[in-house]
Amino acid sequence: MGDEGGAAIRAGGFGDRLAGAMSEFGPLCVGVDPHASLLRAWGLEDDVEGLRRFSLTVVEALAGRVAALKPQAAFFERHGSAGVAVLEEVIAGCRGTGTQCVVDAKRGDIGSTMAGYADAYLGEGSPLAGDAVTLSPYLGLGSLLPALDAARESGRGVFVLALTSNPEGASVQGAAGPDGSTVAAGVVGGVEQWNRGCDFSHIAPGGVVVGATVGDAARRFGVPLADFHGPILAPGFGAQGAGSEQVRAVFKGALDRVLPSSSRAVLAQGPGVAGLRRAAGQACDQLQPILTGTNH
Ligand SMILES: O=c1ccn([C@@H]2O[C@H](COP(=O)(O)O)[C@@H](O)[C@H]2O)c(=O)[nH]1
Repeated sequence: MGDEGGAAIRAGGFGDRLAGAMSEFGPLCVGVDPHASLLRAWGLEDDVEGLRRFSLTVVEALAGRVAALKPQAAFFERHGSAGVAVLEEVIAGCRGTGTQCVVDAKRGDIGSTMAGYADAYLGEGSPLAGDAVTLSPYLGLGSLLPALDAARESGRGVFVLALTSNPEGASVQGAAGPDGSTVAAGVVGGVEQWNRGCDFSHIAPGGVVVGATVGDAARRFGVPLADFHGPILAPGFGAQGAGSEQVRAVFKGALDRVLPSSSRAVLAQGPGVAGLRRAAGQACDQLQPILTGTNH
């Protein structure tokens, strides 16, 4: 993907902030996924007040203690506009704590519409703008350029879906084009090309999503993770079955840029703030020896 027309981002953009947060708090992202079943397990109603209590408890417990929080937009949107207002409170709650807020909205559309999503999730002053947003490249990676450019302008970041943690993903993401390269490899290579136009010190602002559950698919599909300079969001750690050994195997050669993400496995240890902190701390302790230091 070309870099034409974009102003260079200042160092200290999203990737560098994330690198700082990972070094301060450890390499873990905790997902804020207020499933109806979790609200009930916490003794809350499945309504906006329950959603608010749940989400703000997670923020109170973990903001300023983990590298990133990742609110899952779906579970806020299912409560309508009042639920989206709670998502805005979660994003505001992360601000200024050092914890990076990744809004997991998986947006993607034709370029002209992408500009609207970019304003919402990456625009300065937007209540829905965290530090980064997840994007879907199904309409072509080039269609995401308005969001990438907005991220560069505002010092924010993106995570583009490349090789997702669900078993159904591989049938699309492992498909090969006429030159033999796979969709997943093209996404990672395209985001890397965009990163080359950005100014950064440690980690570039353009990230990708590669599930911790994908086994040897990254290698089989020729996904160039070792040459990628952005952050790699790795859902699937915890409830979807991946542990630290899977993280080590999948991301060999890129371990210093991997941000494993766990939602239900941590959230199930609520509603107490202490239980949430303990669960996040234990997950971090498992990952720390693998993800910090040299790439094995
Ligand atoms: O490939 C992907 C991309 C995103 N997700 C999201 O991450 C969390 C996972 O939750 P767990 O409870 O830890 O399984 C959820 O919000 C997904 O939408 C993903 O799982 N895989």
